[in-house]
Amino acid sequence: MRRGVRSFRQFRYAFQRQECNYSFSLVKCQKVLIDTGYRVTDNADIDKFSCPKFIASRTLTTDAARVSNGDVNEGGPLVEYERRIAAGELVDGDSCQVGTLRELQRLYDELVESADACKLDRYTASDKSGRSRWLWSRLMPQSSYSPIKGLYLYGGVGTGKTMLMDLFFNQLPVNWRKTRIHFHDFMLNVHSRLQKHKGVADPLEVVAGEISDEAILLCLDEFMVTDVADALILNRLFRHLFNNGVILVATSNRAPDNLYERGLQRDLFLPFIATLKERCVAHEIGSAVDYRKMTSAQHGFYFVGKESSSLLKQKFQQLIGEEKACPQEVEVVMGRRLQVPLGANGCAYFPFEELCDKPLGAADYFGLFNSFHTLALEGVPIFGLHNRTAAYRFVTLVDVIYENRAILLCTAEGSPLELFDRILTIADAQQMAPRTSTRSRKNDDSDLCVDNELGFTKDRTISRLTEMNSKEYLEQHAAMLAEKQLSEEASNANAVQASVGGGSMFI
Ligand SMILES: Nc1ncnc2c1ncn2[C@@H]1O[C@H](COP(=O)(O)OP(=O)(O)OP(=O)(O)O)[C@@H](O)[C@H]1O
Repeated sequence: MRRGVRSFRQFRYAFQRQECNYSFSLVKCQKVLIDTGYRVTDNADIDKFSCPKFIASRTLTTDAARVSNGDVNEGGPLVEYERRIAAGELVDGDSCQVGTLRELQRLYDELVESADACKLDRYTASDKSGRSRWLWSRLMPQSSYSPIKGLYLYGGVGTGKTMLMDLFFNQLPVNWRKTRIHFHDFMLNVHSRLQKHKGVADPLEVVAGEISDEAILLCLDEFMVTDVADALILNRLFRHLFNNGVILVATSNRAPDNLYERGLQRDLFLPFIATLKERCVAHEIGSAVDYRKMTSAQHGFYFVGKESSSLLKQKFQQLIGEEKACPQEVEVVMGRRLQVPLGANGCAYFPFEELCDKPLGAADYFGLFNSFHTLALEGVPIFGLHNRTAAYRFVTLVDVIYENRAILLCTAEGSPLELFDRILTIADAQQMAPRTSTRSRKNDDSDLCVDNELGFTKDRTISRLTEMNSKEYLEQHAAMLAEKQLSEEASNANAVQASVGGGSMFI
C-alpha cells in the first residue's frame, strides 16, 4: 500500500524537497497535493497552498489537512499513456512504444509492490547521511542490492524513449526517493561532489552514499559516454550505487555493448557494461518512427548561408527589445565563469567559435542556460575531420539547449542534415566505399570523419534541431518561461515575507 503524508509538516517537507524550484506554481502545487495523498476537495485548497503568505503563516493545522492513502495513480504508465492518447495529447503510438510501456509497467508494478523493501518512501528510509553511511559501511560491510532490476531503454532518435520514461517517472509518488536527471548533468554533479570529498579514502563510495540517500530510483536521460574521465569511474560508482539498493532506469541511443565504443582505455570500461547488464533489463525500443518529424510547421530560427548573419542580428534585436546588449559573465561550476560576448533580456549572442571551438563543455553550457533562455549562434560550420572536436561540443550544446527547452537561433553553412554529411559511422563508411568516386566529387574525402560515437549521436542532433523550430517546441518554451517567472515571483514574495516575519519558511 502506498502511503500518503501523515502531517502537514511532512507535506511541506515533500514540497520543499521535491518541488522547491516550482514551489508556487499552481500546477505543481496541485500535483504535489495529489501525489502526497491529500484529497483535494475544493479549488480554494489549492489557492491556499499555493499562496506564499499562507505557507509562511503556519495557520493550517495537521487535522485540517486531510490525508488519504493516496493511491491515486492507480494503473500506472500504460493507463496514463492511453489517457493521453484519448485526450489527444499523444498520437496512438506504434507497437514498439506499447512494448516499451509494458516493460515500464512491469517495473512500476514491482516498485509499488516492493516500495517498503526498497526503502523508496522518503519518510521511512534511513536518515544516515552519505558520510555516516560510509563510516557505517566500514564497520558493518553489507550489500543490499535491490530485489528489482532496473531498465535500460535504447533505440533510434525521436522514438519516444524520454517521453515514456518521464511518463513512468511522473506516475510514481512524489514522496519517493526518486530523481530524473539528464546524464550530462548527473556526471557534472558527481564530479563536483568528488571534488568536495577529495581527502577521503574512497570518495566514490561517499558520493554514491549521498546520491542513494537522495534517490533509490535513478532515472537518467540520454546515457552516453564520450569522456574518458567518466568512463573510468562509472563502474565503481555504479557498483556502490547498486550496492546501496539503487534502481537505474536509463534511456540511450546506444545498446549497452556499444557504449563508449572505440573510447580511450575502453577495456577499463567493459566491467561497467557487465554490471549494467546484470542490474538492468536492456530493452530496445525497436521503432523507426521519429515522432519529432510529426511536429508542425517550421519557424524561422534556423538561417542557412553566410549572408543570413544580418537576419540573425535582426531577430536577436527583436527579442531583446528596448534593452541594450552588452558583454556579460555567468557563473558556471566550482567558481568558473563564462564570458558572454553579448547578452540582454535572457538572450545571449555568440559566434560559433566562442562557444564550440574553445575548451568548454556541458558544465559551461548548463551554466549559460541557467542565466539565459535563448541563444543566437552565428556561423555553425559543416562538420568533418578538421573540426571533429567542435562537432562534439555542438552536439552537447544542442542536448543542453533541448534539455532546458531553450531557443536556438542560428546561422549555419547548411541544413541540419548537411552539417553532418561528412560524419560517418564505420558501417556508413563501409557501405560508401564502392561509391567513393561519385561521393568524392560531392564531398571533400580528406575531410570525411569516421567516428561511431559522433556518427550515431548526429542523428539525435539533426532530429532535435528540427524539433526546436516547431510550433510545439516553442509552446513548451513559452510555458517553461511562464512557470519560471511564476516561481521567481513567488520566491521573491517569500523572501519579503521572511524578512518581515523574521522566521523560517518551512519547519
Ligand atoms: N506517441 C507520441 N505522440 C506524440 N508525440 C510523441 C509521441 N512519442 C514521442 N513524441 C514526441 O516526440 C518527440 C521526441 O520524443 P523523445 O524525446 O521522447 O524521443 P527520444 O527517443 O528520447 O529521442 P532522442 O533519442 O533524440 O533523445 C518529443 O517531443 C515527444 O513528446
